[in-house]
Amino acid sequence: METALFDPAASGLDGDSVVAQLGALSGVQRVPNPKLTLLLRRDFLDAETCAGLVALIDANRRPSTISDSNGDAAFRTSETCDLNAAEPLVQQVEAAIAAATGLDPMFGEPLQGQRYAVGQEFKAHTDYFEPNGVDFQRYCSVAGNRTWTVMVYLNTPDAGGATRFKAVDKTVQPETGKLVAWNNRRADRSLNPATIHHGMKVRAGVKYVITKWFRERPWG
Ligand SMILES: O=C(O)CCC(=O)C(=O)O
Ligand SMILES: [Fe+2]
Repeated sequence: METALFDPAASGLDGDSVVAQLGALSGVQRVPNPKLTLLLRRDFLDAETCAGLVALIDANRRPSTISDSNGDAAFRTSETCDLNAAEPLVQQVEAAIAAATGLDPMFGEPLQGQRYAVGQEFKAHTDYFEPNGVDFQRYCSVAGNRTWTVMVYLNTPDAGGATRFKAVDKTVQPETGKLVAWNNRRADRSLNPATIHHGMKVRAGVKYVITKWFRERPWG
């Protein structure tokens, strides 16, 4: 496999290595479940950094998109911001994620922001691309499929907006600065359907997150 050419600790294919690195950071909790590797860290980003990212997202957002559309126009109703990698704040956050996880930015997609208004959601999905899906070649031919997802909530919505991992019955509540990271693979590196998750409807207020996805091979 081509993937053998790249350091699996740096791409996230070696999930144990990421767990060892991130788990060593103070305050990191691992959700105890054999089916899914999911870690949480409160206050990963401070409120000022989160507010700065929210301002960047508000200044430059577009309707979110999905791959392998199932015809449900309401499947993902949020807005997305492609954060500018030249922004010092974006660089600082990228560096913090890399330092915490050991994941090399070379394997990372550009950092994105997501914004959900009242009633908006991202229905249950997995972050990896379906190898048999119509969009697989388009999204995965260069960098391969996704390995880890690193997400940070930038605010605490007034109501709703939790992230629900239904296969393991775990719901993560959004809180300003809280990091949530999971391995989209099992220990044998196969894609893990137990990562299915739902960005639930915001009931009051607005919800902002950043998402960083890593790939098995270098990005772009
Ligand atoms: O907003 C959330 O809670 C989840 C977002 C998500 O799953 C994604 O962007 O892939
Ligand atoms: Fe997702």
